[in-house]
Amino acid sequence: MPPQPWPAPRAGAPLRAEVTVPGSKSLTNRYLLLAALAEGPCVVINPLQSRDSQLMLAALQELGSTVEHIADWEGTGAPAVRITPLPSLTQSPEHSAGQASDPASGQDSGQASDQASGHASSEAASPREHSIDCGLAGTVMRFLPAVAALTGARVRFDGDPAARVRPMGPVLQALRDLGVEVSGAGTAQPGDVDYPGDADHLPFTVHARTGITGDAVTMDASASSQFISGMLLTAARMPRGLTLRHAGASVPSLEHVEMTCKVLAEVGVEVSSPAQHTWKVEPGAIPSFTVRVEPDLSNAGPFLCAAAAIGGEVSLRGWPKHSTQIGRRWTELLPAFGAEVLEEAETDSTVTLRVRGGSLRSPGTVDGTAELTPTVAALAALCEEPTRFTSVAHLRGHETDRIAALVTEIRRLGGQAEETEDGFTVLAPVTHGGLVRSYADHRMATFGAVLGLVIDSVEVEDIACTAKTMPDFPQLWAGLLESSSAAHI
Ligand SMILES: O=C(O)C1=C[C@@H](OP(=O)(O)O)[C@@H](O)[C@H](O)C1
Ligand SMILES: C=C(OP(=O)(O)O)C(=O)O
Repeated sequence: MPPQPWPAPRAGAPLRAEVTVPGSKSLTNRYLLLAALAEGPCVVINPLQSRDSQLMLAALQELGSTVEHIADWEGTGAPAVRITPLPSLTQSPEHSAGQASDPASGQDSGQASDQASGHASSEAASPREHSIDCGLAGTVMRFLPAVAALTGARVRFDGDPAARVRPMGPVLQALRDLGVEVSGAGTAQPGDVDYPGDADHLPFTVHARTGITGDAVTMDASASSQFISGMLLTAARMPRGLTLRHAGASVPSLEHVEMTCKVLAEVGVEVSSPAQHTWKVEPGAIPSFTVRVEPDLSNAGPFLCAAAAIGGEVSLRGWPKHSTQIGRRWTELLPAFGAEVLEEAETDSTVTLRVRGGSLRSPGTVDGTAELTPTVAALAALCEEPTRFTSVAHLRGHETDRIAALVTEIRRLGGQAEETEDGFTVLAPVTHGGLVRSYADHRMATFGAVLGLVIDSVEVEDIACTAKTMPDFPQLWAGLLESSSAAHI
């Protein structure tokens, strides 16, 4: 029996709460991946602990990294994770020729050693085989194929049914262009539900029999910025580095590519952008590093929007003064919807962000809101005036087709909305409660939670899907309301 829908709590009065959100998904999964490519063990402090980061850790372990969870990093109270690099990349060819061990089976294999120099030996008698579950995580399915290619092993990727329709083609073609064998289909049958039946979606198998032989690729990343990030993150460990050029319509969510470049530079990788839409990563070792993950500013969104939607004040400590996260845009988006945003000095690098609800109003148009869109759409669906969402066509390839999902769910609750060429328009606000469907999409579930603060009797299907990036969402949301009611006593 499917679990009961989650009754979204209705706020009876203006909010007054201080919230803390877990670490950033995008930063956590970048640091975890880079730790596996580094010269020695690395420590990631305050990592996100959610389905997407667990899938990343499990995949790196499958490829041979070890992972140690630390409950309290050096008495700071912060959790951390220590990762050892992939053995197939750290063994020197001289040392390990013919004796590299298979991390999965404990069997010997001669392949990994040669791969350290980017040239795998010809196929060993029994090539190592690995299997990676991507779940529904874009950062796993788009970032790890290039890592898999570095190991020289045969690595099969698959994921949730909804993951099998997410675009993958440009990453797989880029790997093919660099000399890597990529085969599609795996064990899925054309008759399977959601099986697209080609070699450009999950499931697929990556096998770099002769290593990565190229050093330049051109790809169309208009369907996802993750295609670019996925190649750049691994590029320093490719034999000659990588020059990557985007050719096509605009790159969505360029902020995430900036984040990739900033993170690479932070851990000592030489990365530049010699021309517009071109990035160059120099080959080289990645020194061991210790980093701290910022709070997830996208996941802060529903909590901050709660104040804008119902009134009162929600504050969030530890807001980074400078961040590459797209969620930094809340400081402009929330005032555009009528809320007041105040920054209070905290430390050299952080402020306390206070959001005070004013009178909710639409800015008319919001552009390129990328992964923030479902949360912004909840505010838009509570405004009397229409809101146009532009430059978000690529949301059709997110956890679900978010354009179709948002339009459908807004209409289901009595609002008016329509799809447009590059996004959608919310024409009239929701008028009544009902069941909000999640489509296995964490941000559709939190979209329903924001609406439920204001509208009676909203229920959210499959609230558990918020575990993708925020396993404690229901508790954190309840805490938002409990501390607010305590403040009113
Ligand atoms: O690199 C990343 O960490 C992400 C990039 C973006 O992907 P798209 O460019 O596909 O939107 C974003 O939506 C996703 O949530 C995370
Ligand atoms: C698009 C998202 O996720 P993913 O990393 O799976 O692409 C998201 O979190 O909104």
